[in-house]
Amino acid sequence: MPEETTSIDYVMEAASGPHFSGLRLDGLLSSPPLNQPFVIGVSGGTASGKTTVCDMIIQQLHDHRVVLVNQDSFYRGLRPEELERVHEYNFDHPDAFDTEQLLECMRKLIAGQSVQVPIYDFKKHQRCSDSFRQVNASDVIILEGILVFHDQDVRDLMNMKIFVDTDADVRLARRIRRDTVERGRDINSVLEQYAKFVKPAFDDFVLPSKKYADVIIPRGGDNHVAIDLIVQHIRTKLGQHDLCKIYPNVYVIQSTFQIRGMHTLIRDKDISKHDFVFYSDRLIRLVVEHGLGHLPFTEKQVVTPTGSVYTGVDFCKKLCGVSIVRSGESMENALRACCKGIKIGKILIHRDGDDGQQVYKTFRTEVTYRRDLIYRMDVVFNGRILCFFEQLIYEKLPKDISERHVLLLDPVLATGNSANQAIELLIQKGVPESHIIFLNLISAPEGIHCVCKRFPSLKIVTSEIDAALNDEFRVIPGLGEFGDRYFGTDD
Ligand SMILES: Nc1nc2c(ncn2[C@@H]2O[C@H](COP(=O)(O)OP(=O)(O)OP(=O)(O)O)[C@@H](O)[C@H]2O)c(=O)[nH]1
Ligand SMILES: O=P(O)(O)OC[C@H]1O[C@H](OP(=O)(O)OP(=O)(O)O)[C@H](O)[C@@H]1O
Ligand SMILES: O=c1cc[nH]c(=O)[nH]1
Repeated sequence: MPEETTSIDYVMEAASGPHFSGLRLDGLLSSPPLNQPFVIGVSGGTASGKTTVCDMIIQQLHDHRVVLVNQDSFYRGLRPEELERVHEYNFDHPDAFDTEQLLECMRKLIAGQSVQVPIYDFKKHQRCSDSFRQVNASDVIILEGILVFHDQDVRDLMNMKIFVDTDADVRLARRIRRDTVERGRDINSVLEQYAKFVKPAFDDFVLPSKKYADVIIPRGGDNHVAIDLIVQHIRTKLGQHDLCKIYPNVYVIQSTFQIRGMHTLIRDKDISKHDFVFYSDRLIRLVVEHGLGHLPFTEKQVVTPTGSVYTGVDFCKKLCGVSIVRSGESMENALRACCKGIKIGKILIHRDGDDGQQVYKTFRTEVTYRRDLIYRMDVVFNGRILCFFEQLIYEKLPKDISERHVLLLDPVLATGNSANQAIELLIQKGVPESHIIFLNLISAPEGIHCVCKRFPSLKIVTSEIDAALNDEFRVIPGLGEFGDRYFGTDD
């Protein structure tokens, strides 16, 4: 990782952090606990464009409540003796800030309380003693400043850390212009302060804190692509957050830029079939592993080669997979790779325009089915879609399924109709609702509402929740027809 970023070609770069092994590309962007705001830290050298980056994020997140807290507001006012020798005061040292007060304000905001943030006067080097800025509780809190990554307690409050990385010459030029025009300084004092304090403190404190960043943005506010990606990521997090608040049994696997990168690939309409399958398989494996983590475990002790006892857990034995044919079959290999010898049943759902009667047939042979058996019939009433008629036409399930925990497999949850049909059948077969874990790659909010309302104790594990369904019941932004792309039956 270069200390100073000079490449103008790349958009975002993952940083390596000491608290994570390996590259931070795989590192976590933590989600806030339920009911807590999403906290973003924005750091970078003086005049790097932090304010512009924050303004752009706020502007693009216009439909969410976002507040900005500036570390500058927490500058300690100078004492009279310090004011007399202001040219010797180091405003770029961590001690120049009242970090305790900053922490207190941030903790209150995170807890949903309003706070009074001090107002700092850069010309007088003092706080305005009688006025404060009221900051209200919000969905997103952005904390911005040159040293917001310096203190570990402050860092620990953040769900996402962004470092704005701008060329040092560009920053100095901006700083000269800003301090002479806006902050009433003359050019000599600006250059003197820069050489004596600003640059050394950048090297000693700001640059070393870059390693804590999850995202590094070269060129600051000019980098629209990076800001768009960040905003999209925050939006996804906030959207998921709301649904997860409503339905506590919905689990979205922890998002990382690695996972987002794989999603970007499989959603790209121009990706090759081979790559679509490759990256879908990788994501499916992650969802399957996450889903398995929701199964019950029993305590188990083993003796290690050192003769010591290791107290661990034993996997749940009574489980099986059930795939919703055909797309769900794409998830079977991942499940088999994780659970050796697992039984996997199949359910085929036929969407039909007849009277909606459910017809169950035994699924005896090796599955042979015709793609054209599966089609949708939208029932339109007064211009509104009422429902689909769907038929379950095949099922082949383990005989003792009622004694097993079931991992239901289908990569796309759109309207939720297929899932509901399949779950209904499992329940009829005696599987307790709470023993079903539905695994999928992408879910539409409509599908989540539809399934969770009807089956509140079932668990859903997904890797991303998308924005919505379109008029044709396709997930948006989605990935098109998963089955066709995975099995190569599209055009
Ligand atoms: N001379 C002087 N400098 C100060 C004072 N208070 C803060 N500074 C300087 O203000 C800088 C912090 O603000 P910046 O990060 O440059 O401001 P910003 O507007 O957030 O920057 P960008 O948005 O990234 O352009 C530090 O480098 C300090 O040297 C002060 O009272 N006197
Ligand atoms: O939530 P829903 O609105 O029911 O939609 C989701 C279903 O749609 C897809 O299958 P599709 O009908 O495209 O068949 P395929 O698996 O054979 O491709 C997907 O695999 C789900 O089974
Ligand atoms: O968008 C959608 C909806 C249902 N099934 C898919 O494969 N994609």
